[in-house]
Amino acid sequence: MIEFSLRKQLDTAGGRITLVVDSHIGAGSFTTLFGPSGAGKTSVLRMLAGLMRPERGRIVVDGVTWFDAERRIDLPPQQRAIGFVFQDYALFPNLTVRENIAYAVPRADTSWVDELLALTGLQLLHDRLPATLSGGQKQRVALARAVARKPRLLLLDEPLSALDVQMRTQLQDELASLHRRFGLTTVMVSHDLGEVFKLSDTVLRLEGGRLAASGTPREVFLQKRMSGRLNLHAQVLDVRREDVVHIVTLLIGQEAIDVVASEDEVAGLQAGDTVSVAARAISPYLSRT
Ligand SMILES: Nc1ncnc2c1ncn2[C@@H]1O[C@H](COP(=O)(O)OP(=O)(O)OP(=O)(O)O)[C@@H](O)[C@H]1O
Repeated sequence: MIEFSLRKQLDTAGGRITLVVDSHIGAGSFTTLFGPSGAGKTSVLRMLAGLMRPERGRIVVDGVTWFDAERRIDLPPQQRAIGFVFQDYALFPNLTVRENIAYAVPRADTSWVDELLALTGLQLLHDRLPATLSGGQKQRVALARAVARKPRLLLLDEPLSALDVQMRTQLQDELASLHRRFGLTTVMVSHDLGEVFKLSDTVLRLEGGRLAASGTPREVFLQKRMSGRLNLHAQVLDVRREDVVHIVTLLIGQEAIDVVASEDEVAGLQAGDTVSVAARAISPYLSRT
């Protein structure tokens, strides 16, 4: 369990704001920080990592205080048992794939490096330099390096946003499986609602440095009723069967809604498809675009 209370003045394009975020993250959970640009998502991640100092507040991880402004406790990043993956990979350019990963492994444990190479599908690339890798391969190296010390907290700052859709989908699956396999507690910044629904069990939605909402993706993003401002086009986030009906979760603008759909409407429909939505008097129906 990670409990944190963070206060920090941020200088934004629109003036100075105070970031005020109090929350907790369950051990083993996959939490996404979501919100508009400048909301303070990266700042929260950096404060958890010890790369940015809050003016006031506390961070307590499994009963160990990482930061406490009043008691003047501020563990440096290397004592916080974190793995951090950035959008731009941040690999050592002059080290091979194996050396980049081994750098993070205590006492040059070769068999553990081999296992990490295997887990991330990098065995055949082990002696390559980062400059010769694709974006997805580089990010796999960064992920392997970040989990090498079995961190208490894996922090991911938009790790997949530079990748194309196919590579992104593949790495989302690999990320989910690493998270489960190592029982990690993961906090990720993402702008991609499809990714949020796919990966996270908890969302912290930030706006202007404040926690605007928190809960499961459904609790945070689903509307309780149909909006009167429906866009015509929607992205399918999820298709599932509940009892005798099909439920399709749709992203419309910045809001997600559940609609009941017929067998014909969902035939072949999958996450990532786009559909058009029309509202009848009471029940909505879907058609492909
Ligand atoms: N050390 C700092 N001191 C004061 N203000 C800062 C500091 N670092 C960042 N900021 C400002 O805080 C605001 C929030 O930045 P942050 O990177 O946390 O936002 P974000 O929600 O991650 O945005 P984005 O989605 O664009 O990455 C920005 O306006 C930024 O300029």
